[in-house]
Amino acid sequence: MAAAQMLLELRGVNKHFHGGGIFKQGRKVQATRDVSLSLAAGECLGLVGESGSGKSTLGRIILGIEKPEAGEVLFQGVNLYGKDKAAVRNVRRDLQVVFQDCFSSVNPRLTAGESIAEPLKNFTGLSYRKQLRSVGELLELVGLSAEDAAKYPHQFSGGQLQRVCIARAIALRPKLIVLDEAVSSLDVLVQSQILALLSGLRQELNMSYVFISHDLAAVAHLADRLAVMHAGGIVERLDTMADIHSLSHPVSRALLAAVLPPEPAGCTRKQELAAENLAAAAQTK
Ligand SMILES: Nc1ncnc2c1ncn2[C@@H]1O[C@H](COP(=O)(O)OP(=O)(O)OP(=O)(O)O)[C@@H](O)[C@H]1O
Repeated sequence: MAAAQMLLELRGVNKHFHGGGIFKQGRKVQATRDVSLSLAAGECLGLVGESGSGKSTLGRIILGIEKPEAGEVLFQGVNLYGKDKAAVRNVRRDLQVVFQDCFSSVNPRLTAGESIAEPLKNFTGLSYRKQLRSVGELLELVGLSAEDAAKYPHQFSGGQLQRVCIARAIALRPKLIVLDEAVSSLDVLVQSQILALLSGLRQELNMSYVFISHDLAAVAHLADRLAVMHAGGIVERLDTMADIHSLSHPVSRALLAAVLPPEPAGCTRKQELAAENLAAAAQTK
């Protein structure tokens, strides 16, 4: 039987940068190294790794905004860096992003409503009236109220503004959202609220996520599968987050250790509890 078409497929993706330096010769940095991965419709792939391992570069490559030197990126079967520009334009609206820093990803001079309406204006033929109604519905979908449309970014808390950014990202009902450290700058309580929101929206709107994070605990809440990056390459994969404690690569172990609190000698119960919580998070999505 032929394999079903994946929503996203990366084959042998390579990207390097020149590090700069005073003589402009700079060291070559291999930001992604022969990366291949795939994602089915409705799935969430967690992409973890230490700082500088290439996660955000890979995220930009997936979004079609950072051309790799080698390899292919197929989204809904369309090569995002291929020659068929019309086909690329057609699928681009199904690909959205939410970044870590919500304050710098919105225009401070636009109201929340105007920001959320931008993709509707650019990609749909909706009348102004219908755009307004759609903005109100989107705000309610992310747990804000339609009246919040009139507020400016500085009038929201970080968590509320991240909800606005999520509303903008889902405005066109995309098939895939790249969440690049989307909860990292929020405090723990707000983080778990936004993770719950993302989890609910994913089911309601049947979306897929690539969830980029250095925080394995946050990833365990949302992801179905895991890829661990190191020095531009994928060094370990999990097909189910229930196996999170079987991670064995030193980088994976370090990321796992980072979410377990340090223990005084001879006392392991707190660590056991943290491990149980992590496993529970991976199972109760
Ligand atoms: N535009 C660029 N020019 C030069 N080097 C770059 C550029 N973008 C990324 N790099 C380098 O590529 C490597 C991977 O960076 P990337 O931002 O993808 O890592 P990351 O895993 O997302 O890190 P972080 O978690 O700190 O954001 C790093 O060494 C980085 O310095």
